[in-house]
Amino acid sequence: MSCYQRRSAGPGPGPGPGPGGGGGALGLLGAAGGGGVLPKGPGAGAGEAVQVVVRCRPMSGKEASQGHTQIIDMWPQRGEHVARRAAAPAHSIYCIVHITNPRARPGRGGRRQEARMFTFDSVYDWNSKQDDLYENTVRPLVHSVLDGYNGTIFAYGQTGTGKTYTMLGATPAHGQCPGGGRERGIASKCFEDVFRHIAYTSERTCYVVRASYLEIYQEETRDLLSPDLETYRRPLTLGEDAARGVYVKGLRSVVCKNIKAIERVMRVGNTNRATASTNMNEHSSRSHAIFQVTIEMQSRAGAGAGAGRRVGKLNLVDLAGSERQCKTGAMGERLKESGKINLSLSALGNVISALTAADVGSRTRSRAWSRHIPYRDSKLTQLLQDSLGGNSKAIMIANIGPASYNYDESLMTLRCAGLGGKGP
Ligand SMILES: Nc1ncnc2c1ncn2[C@@H]1O[C@H](COP(=O)(O)OP(=O)(O)OP(=O)(O)O)[C@@H](O)[C@H]1O
Repeated sequence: MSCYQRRSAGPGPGPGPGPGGGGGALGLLGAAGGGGVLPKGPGAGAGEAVQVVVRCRPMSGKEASQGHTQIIDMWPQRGEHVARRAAAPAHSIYCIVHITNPRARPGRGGRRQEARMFTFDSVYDWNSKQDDLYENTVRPLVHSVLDGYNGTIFAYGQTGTGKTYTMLGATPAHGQCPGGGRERGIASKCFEDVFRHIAYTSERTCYVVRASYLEIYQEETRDLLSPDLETYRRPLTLGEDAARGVYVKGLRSVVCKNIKAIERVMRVGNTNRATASTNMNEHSSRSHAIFQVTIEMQSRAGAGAGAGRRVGKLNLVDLAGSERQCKTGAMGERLKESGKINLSLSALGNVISALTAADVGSRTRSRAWSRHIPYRDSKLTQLLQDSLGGNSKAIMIANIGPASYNYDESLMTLRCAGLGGKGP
């Protein structure tokens, strides 16, 4: 598996956001400057701890009928684009996303302004299946959790781009659990992998799997497994101790013995999840939802001696929509809500950028790079502190839509997630 590395490929320019660049809500490009990698994760190749992949959903029937054009092109096979054009060695080239500005006019800025190219380790186009994403990108992270490390999968992007679809599957309406069938989301596939592994290895190892489901809404933490609305409305506070690190006081945790049990927990949480409508999507999610799976493993051989105990944690994070406030028509309470969403998304971006810079510094042995990681700037980053950096691994799935009316948001998502460059 390859790593989060910002580098130019083929016809693109060198590092930097390029014309009109600059980070959006996540701002992954912002603080760190040129190319870099995050700390090495378990079982990973050199320099990989946060891997950023892009997924573009298909054009919807409504978008097509309204006459919106497709502005995204993708080359999911490494090097395909450049190899076709310049006979470059395919292995040296990263996957490419190409976005065309529907407002560009010939003569104003010329062809170079019309299209921009971004490079990533993996990209998944509208034909991609959940299985492709799971097998090629997610599975190694789940296996590192089963080795006792922490792993986090983020679904990021504008509302309506497929974050919930990617996480939960083809039944994205909130309150529904990932069902069976081929288009189950990656959450369900993770659970399946975990319990399959447990079944294969339970002769040698004892396991306890616990699940919690929490939501961060306007910087307040709520338990999505609360028994009633009143309890759910009561925000929970964060605590910190040496044994647990940062934790949510009073958060429910359910022991799950099989895949049905863990999916039931997710279903309960989904029905409780706060949703609010915006002008862009009736079921717009305005909160960050974190499904936490903690796996305690104890080797049967070492049980008496207290040896051979490991704990791995998997966080599945469905981030709130990253859209611009003016387009959603946010006013009043909704505007305040959007401000807090942007705050936590930019805090997440700053943490990732700082980790990137710190890692670059440690590789170059420059003392100036031993820097502060701003985990405490938001509840989201505080809570995920033990799963970002160090030996942990993370995957950021940046979701975009293909239609012309979403150009600004898609461009922002791509800029936040990778290296911007001019079109060839
Ligand atoms: N890869 C895909 N293939 C087919 N349909 C998709 C895909 N991704 C998303 N969709 C469809 O696009 C629509 C929007 O997806 P979804 O609800 O997952 O967006 P979202 O980003 O989670 O939005 P919100 O932030 O409002 O929750 C849904 O109808 C979903 O079924």
